[in-house]
Amino acid sequence: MAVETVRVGLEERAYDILIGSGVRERAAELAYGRLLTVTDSEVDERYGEWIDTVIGADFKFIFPAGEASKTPVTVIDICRYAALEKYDRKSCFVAVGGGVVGDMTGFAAAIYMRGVRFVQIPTTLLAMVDSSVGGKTGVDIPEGKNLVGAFHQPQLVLIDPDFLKTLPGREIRCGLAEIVKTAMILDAELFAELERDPAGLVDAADFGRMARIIRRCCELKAAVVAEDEREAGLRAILNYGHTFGHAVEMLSGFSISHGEGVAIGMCAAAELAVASGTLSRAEADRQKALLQAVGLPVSLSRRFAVDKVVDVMGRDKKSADGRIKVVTVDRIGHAAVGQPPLEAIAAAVEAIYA
Ligand SMILES: NC(=O)c1ccc[n+]([C@@H]2O[C@H](COP(=O)([O-])OP(=O)(O)OC[C@H]3O[C@@H](n4cnc5c(N)ncnc54)[C@H](O)[C@@H]3O)[C@@H](O)[C@H]2O)c1
Ligand SMILES: O=C(O)C(=O)C[C@@H](O)[C@H](O)[C@H](O)COP(=O)(O)O
Ligand SMILES: [Zn+2]
Repeated sequence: MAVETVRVGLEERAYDILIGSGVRERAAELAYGRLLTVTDSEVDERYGEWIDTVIGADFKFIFPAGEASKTPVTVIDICRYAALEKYDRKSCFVAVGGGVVGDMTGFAAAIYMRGVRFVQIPTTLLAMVDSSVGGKTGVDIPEGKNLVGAFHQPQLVLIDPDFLKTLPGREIRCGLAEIVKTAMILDAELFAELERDPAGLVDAADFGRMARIIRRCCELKAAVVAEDEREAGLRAILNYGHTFGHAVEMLSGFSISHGEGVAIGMCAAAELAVASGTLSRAEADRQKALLQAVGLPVSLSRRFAVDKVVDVMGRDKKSADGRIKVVTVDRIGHAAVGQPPLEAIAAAVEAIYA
């Protein structure tokens, strides 16, 4: 498979996303000073030998896999490890893993010695289509998801779809949630392509198709980030499904994963838009059918009380002047951002109870 390049056009912070089978081997050529690899326990179990031989960093920091590790303590531990091993300002951190590894490595790189370089080598579908691109880095705190973090762009992103061969089905589905999100907000054609054979996406057996979808998602996200790097306006659309989703993810104690929370959140956002008359029921149903076809959740258990969900949503980073901002879609491929009344938000949660 040929290597494709998507450029994230951010002037002095511009960088390339290289996509292709075998592209991970380019990690042997990284010329950004001394390298510190960061990964999680599960990725290390499968790819530790490859990391050691190909990237050949002086040291490797490994933390226990899972969202529960995405804390300020882990990030400080990465920084302490780097300090102990005398990494200097010219060093570079290399994230090998999913979104949890990428978000924390990027944040550690943003704050270690007030900023060092980092490279993203995503190994989950979600990280390939979304989290490795755009420079949002950070950690969770008990009060909410990603509430502590920084914008810090990588030097390079190496996306090798071969990593997907070992990715469990549940994680493929989580990546598909962000892909459906991207299609819903930006690309009706991509949405229709996903609808053509949703089950085939979960198998991820058609590597050519998956690589094209990954590339398209990266192109779409890169364009949004290039226009609005720090979420002053447009970039908020990438948060479709997230205001509801992050709340549900947190309240579940992360038994609902990020991708699953986003799927549930997109269903709530669609109900909100239908109720306010901006989205047709037919298009909301198409979204729901696609999510169901790839095996993602589309409803919420009643154990998540509506007032709790709305309360946690109030700590979302998009909130302003005490009002919650919600991203909706008014037709497939076109997003809008609004500040609906609390009653409408609560009604949208009620509407997706199982
Ligand atoms: N920064 C952003 O723009 C952005 C965008 C989307 C999501 N995120 C964040 O990303 C996180 C979710 O990322 P995720 O879904 O990748 O989760 P994750 O990083 O926890 O990875 C999921 C699981 O897959 C395992 N894994 C990774 N690669 C594997 C492989 N190739 N084979 C087998 N197992 C593998 C991991 O060890 C982990 O257990 C959330 O914290 C979310 O907030 C950030
Ligand atoms: O890159 C962005 O911008 C996104 O919003 C992408 C989201 O998929 C991602 O989950 C992001 O981390 C959420 O951002 P947050 O600002 O709500 O924490
Ligand atoms: Zn997300």
